[in-house]
Amino acid sequence: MAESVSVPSEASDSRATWRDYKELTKPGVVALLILTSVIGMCMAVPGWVPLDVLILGNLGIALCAAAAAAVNHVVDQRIDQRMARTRNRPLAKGRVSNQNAIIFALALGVAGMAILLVWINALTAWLTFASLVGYAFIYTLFLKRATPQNIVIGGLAGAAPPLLGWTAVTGEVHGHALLLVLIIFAWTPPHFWALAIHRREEYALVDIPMLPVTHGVRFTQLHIILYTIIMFLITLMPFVTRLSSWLYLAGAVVLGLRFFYWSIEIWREKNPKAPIYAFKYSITYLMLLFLIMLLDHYLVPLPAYPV
Ligand code: HEM
Ligand SMILES: CC(C)=CCC/C(C)=C/CC/C(C)=C/COP(=O)(O)OP(=O)(O)O
Repeated sequence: MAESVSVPSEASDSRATWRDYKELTKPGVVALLILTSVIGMCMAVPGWVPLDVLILGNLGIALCAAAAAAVNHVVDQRIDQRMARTRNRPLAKGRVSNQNAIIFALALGVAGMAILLVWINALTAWLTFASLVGYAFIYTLFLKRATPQNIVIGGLAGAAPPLLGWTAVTGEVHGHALLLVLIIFAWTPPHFWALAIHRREEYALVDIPMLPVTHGVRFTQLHIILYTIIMFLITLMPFVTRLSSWLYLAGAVVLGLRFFYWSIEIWREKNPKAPIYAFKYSITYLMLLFLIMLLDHYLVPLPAYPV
């Protein structure tokens, strides 16, 4: 049976610190999201990104992503209370009240949207809004509780930032921007399912239908391998479509093979820590993949078309 934790419904914020509000924004996740939107901006143009778009665009996207994360804390507080990984969160522990968390999320969201609408462009603002709604409401409120495909579909919101960065600079959706989205979209299942295997008992306890709970660990391990292969192939596409050059290709292959190694390690079940190591590697992987893409963009000329 789940251990019951009593949380004051009208908790006061007297014990809340700025760290609690920072935690509501999921700063680690937002930092990586913003790295991908910054790089999305850089990839959209041959030279430097105008400084105002770089700063205001990313600020607007970051504020909206942080707002979505804060809503996720409000919606999930009951399940967060019962999982060891999340039980010390500010709302789960009652350090921040519902009302203050909602006001905080609204303030972040309105500020983010205003910045994007006033200083960037309407396309970027509404695509960012769709991502906010996609994560905070469609994923958190509905998909997460409804289907083991929750994170595959919900992953689209988290995959959007390179497109948001791209449209912030150009005002247009481009196939290359969608390719960057596709990379993160394919990366999300192995990223999360590795952690879900590690934490499967907790998800089972709170009745959240994550894949290892509904279909078992073996099935999830297999799907991690399959998605890693799909992801690997998609990461070759920037080279094939002449968005990136050989430096990116070399990086994508080396980093991707390492990801594949970890997915096989999870499958082999020889190392009980393989799922959590793979989860940690997934974060390093995405960061390095995008950084190498950036380096390649500015340092290496594209090869001439073969004749
Ligand atoms: C539906 C999609 C996603 C799901 C379900 C998911 C799930 C998670 C979970 C549960 C954690 C917390 C691990 C812990 O507490 O130890 C986490 C951490 C993390 N995720 Fe994801 N994630 C998703 C998408 C993304 C995306 C799109 C990014 C960035 C591009 C991302 C970047 C990160 C980072 C950087 C961390 C570590 C945060 C930290 O330690 O502060 N995730 N993810
Ligand atoms: C505007 C914009 C770009 C929005 C992006 C949305 C965003 C912050 C996506 C992050 C995805 C994420 C951390 C999912 C985990 O949620 P979870 O509830 O499964 O994990 P938890 O149990 O750790 O809360």
